[in-house]
Amino acid sequence: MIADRLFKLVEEKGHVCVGLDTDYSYLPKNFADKFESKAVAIYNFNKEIIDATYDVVSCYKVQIAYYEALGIEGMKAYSDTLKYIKQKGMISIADIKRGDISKTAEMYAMGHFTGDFEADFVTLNAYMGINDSLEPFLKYVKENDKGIFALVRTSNKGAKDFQYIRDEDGVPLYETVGERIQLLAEENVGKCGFSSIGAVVGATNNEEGLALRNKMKSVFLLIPGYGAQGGKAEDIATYLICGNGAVVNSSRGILLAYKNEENGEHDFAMCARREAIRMRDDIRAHI
Ligand SMILES: O=C(O)c1cc(=O)[nH]c(=O)n1[C@@H]1O[C@H](COP(=O)(O)O)[C@@H](O)[C@H]1O
Repeated sequence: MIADRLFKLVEEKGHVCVGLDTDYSYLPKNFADKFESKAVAIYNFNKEIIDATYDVVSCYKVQIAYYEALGIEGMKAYSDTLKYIKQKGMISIADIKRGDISKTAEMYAMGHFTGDFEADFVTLNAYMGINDSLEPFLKYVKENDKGIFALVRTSNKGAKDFQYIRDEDGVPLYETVGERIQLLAEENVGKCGFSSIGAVVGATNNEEGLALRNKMKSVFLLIPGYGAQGGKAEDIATYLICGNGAVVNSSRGILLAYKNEENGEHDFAMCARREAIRMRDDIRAHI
C-alpha cells in the first residue's frame, strides 16, 4: 500500500516533501540560459533538485499550475518530472486540487493515475461531495496502489472565509470534512496504521490542530505552509503520531534557498539540499 511506502520513507529520510512549484523566474540565469526552452530548463532544474535531495526527503509534490502555464511543452516537463521521481524510487504527489461531478472525476482519475501524467498521490477538493469528487479516485487507491490527499483545512488566510463557518453545534466546516475523510480512511488502513486516503492540513492557523488530529487518527497528512508561509516545526509536531503520519511541504523555501547563500546561484542544488536537511532536522528536533 502506498501509505506504507510513504510511512517507511518518512521513517528513513524524514518528513520533508519538496514542492516542485518551479517558476521559470526561480532558475538562476546562468543555468536557465543553457537550455533551448523554458520548459526544458525547468525539467533540468527539477532533475538537479531531485538528484541533490532524494536521500534526505520522503517525497516530491509537483504543482501542476506551473507546468500548465507553459502549455504543451510545460506539460511535457511535468510528465518528465513525474517519471524522473519514479525512476529515483521516490513518491510523487500531483498537486492538481481537482473536484468535479463523478463522470468528469473518473476522467481526472484516469488522467492522473495512469498514462503520461501518472502520479502516486493526487490532491483533491471534496467540495462537490464525496461521491462525486473523491469516489472515482478510490478505485485506484484499492486496485492500483494509489493515494489521495483531500483538502481539509488550508494554509492560506482565506481559509477563514468558508472553512471556519460553524454549524449549529459550533463545529467548523473543516472539522466536518475531516471527519468524513477519516471514515473513508478507516476503510483503507495500511500495516503502518495510516491510510492511503490522506488530508491536506495547513501548518499555519494550527491552534485547533490537536482537536483536528484527534478526529483524523488514520489519515496521512500533507502539511503545506512551512517556510515561505511562516509555518513552524512546533506547529507540525502537533500533527505527528509517534513521529510519523505526515509529510511537510516546502516549495519556495527549498527551490530558492540558493538566494540566501553567497554565490548560491552557481550551486543551487546543493543549497536546496542544505535547506532540506535543515528543515528535516528542525522537524525532528520538535518531535
Ligand atoms: O495542497 C497544497 O499543497 C496546498 C494547500 C494549502 O493549504 N496551502 C498550500 O500552500 N498548498 C500548496 O503548497 C505549496 C506551498 O508553497 P510554498 O509556500 O512556496 O512552500 C503550493 O504548491 C501550494 O499550492
